[in-house]
Amino acid sequence: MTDDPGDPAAGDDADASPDSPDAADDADADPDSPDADELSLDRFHEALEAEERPVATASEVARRLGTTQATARDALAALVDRGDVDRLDVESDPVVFYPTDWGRLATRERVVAFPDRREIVVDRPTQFTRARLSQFAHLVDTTGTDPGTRGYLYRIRQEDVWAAPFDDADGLISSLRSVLPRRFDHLEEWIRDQWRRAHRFRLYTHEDGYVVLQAASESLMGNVADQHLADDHLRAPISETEAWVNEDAVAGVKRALYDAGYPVEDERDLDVGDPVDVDLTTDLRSYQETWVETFLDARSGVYVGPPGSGKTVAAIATIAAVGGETLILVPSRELAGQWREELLDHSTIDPADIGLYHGGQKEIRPVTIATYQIAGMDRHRALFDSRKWGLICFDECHHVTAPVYSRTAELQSKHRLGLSATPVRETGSEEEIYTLIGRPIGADWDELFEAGFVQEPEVEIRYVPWRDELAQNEYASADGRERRRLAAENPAKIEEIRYLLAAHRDKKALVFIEFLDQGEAIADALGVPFISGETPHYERAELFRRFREEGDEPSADADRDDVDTLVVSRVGDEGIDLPNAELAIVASGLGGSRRQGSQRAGRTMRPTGSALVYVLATRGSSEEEFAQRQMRHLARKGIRVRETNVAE
Ligand SMILES: Nc1ncnc2c1ncn2[C@@H]1O[C@H](COP(=O)(O)OP(=O)(O)OP(=O)(O)O)[C@@H](O)[C@H]1O
Repeated sequence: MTDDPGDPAAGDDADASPDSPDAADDADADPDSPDADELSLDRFHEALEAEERPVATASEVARRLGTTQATARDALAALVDRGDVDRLDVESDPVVFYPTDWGRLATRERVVAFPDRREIVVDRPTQFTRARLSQFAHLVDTTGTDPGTRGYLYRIRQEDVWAAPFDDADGLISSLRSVLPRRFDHLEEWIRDQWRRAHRFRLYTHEDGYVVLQAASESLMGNVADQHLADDHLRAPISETEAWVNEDAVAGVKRALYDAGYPVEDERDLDVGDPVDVDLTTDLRSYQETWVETFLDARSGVYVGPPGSGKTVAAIATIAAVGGETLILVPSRELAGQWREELLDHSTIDPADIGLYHGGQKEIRPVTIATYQIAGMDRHRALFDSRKWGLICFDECHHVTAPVYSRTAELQSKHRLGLSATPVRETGSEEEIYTLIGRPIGADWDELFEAGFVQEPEVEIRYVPWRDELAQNEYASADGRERRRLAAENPAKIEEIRYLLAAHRDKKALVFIEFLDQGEAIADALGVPFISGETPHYERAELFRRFREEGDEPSADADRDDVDTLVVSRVGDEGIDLPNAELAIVASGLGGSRRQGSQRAGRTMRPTGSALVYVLATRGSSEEEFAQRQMRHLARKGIRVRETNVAE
């Protein structure tokens, strides 16, 4: 539809319609329908769908049903009475309503589509639905912690369609229809349009050896390519739809057309260099096999999986399968050494075939492991030019820096593989990764945790009630910073900390607080040291030393001077290195940034030991929301978050 090359921004327009008013078109709300007194649950669902929100106010429902607000309110009240709908009073906002069974434990899957936003919300999705959705949409968020009741929010972006693993748009559309409750014509049209865009340009190798850019039509070549490519990208036209690409401009061409909304299919013939004889000696897990197969089909891609999920082993399998010369790029010299060990552990590679290329050692071998730093330097250009790489592997690929990007982008390599533990879309360099390496290939993180392939760090939010009405009233009548302080210092938290420490008697624990008074109160109540900005440096260092000291039973021996629990204020928060902390209790500080939230949690989540993080949030205060937001962020990183209500 918007294939019109005269309007290269057409795709962007299509993309810029999240708030378009035609949302109402998707509502089947019929203004001539009987009274809204008879509002059925189904009609309420339709109103929600039309609103594109999971909850709605009475006036929104009224608008959708074409009645007055009072009538809608009464009708909603009737649904509430029947138990079909729940209401939620949000402080200072109008009351919102949502279907009761959304909050209830049930086994039924429910898929709700918000076509204009191109979002799909699925409650309790089946594995089938999740597998289907992951082909053409990406997971934005999950709510709840129990996989059986969890809600999933998916969004379909341009690049999801561009990278969807189907032979044609029909395949993609039929997969979409298999999960959605009904057809959405607009959405399907948009998907078809995106699909077409991704199949308009291709690069191939001419029989005389040079690279050709081919457009699907003369006008595409004339308008899109001419407008978006730089003068030095193309050498000469070959025909109305084809042009000879400058040898060192291939990456530039791909990038420019991607930016213009026309990703290029790369069908060049590329060499794999000399054969490398490597066999894998470890049996792959089935998800690793899928990764490798998917990669080999596409010849490019990024394995995305949580730390320890076996990306390196899958990469070694890929090296063996490609069987050509391989360049592995890593962020540090230590990692280069580790890679060498892993190659030797998991394959039959001859140690003489592995070369390390970094500040200390400069060997180029059939399998060469180099640091990104060296790879970005001009004077090491020989590293790249001396071989015909069959495979380039970018470990921790979100570390790829601009100079490396431009250097390696020019490199001819038949296969490009990235490895990342950070979902690619969170790296901020998604486009680079996509154009330089390829699309994400990943397993369902939940499944990896559930199957026990990956050790699961645990974060638990504990909602702590107010100790009494007095405290609660004080909070209600305060405002601003004072309010936040009262929620932070909720005295009931002290008992909760005492309980948690007792429950994990044998663990080294850190308690993080934001306000000094609270730190002192907790330290006093528990009889443990408190480290704040006022603690002299030597004293601080000494306490940290004693905390690091290990004993088999830390609290059993009164003669030893090791410390098992420390209360730490924000100063102690960044840059302290206490690798033996096994338990972290975040007692306050929830107003902080998202970064801080992950840092606190991250501190105890070392590869060794199973650290637990508890976040205490005062129930019914703004801490509740903060905790949820921060934890959602962690959850998206594959960290399992649990929520518990502390009994009053
Ligand atoms: N198929 C397999 N069979 C047995 N062990 C495996 C397999 N795959 C991976 N492992 C083991 O699991 C551990 C983690 O694997 P690997 O180093 O490949 O993970 P990773 O995802 O690269 O981790 P990180 O992100 O921390 O680098 C290693 O000890 C590895 O030997």
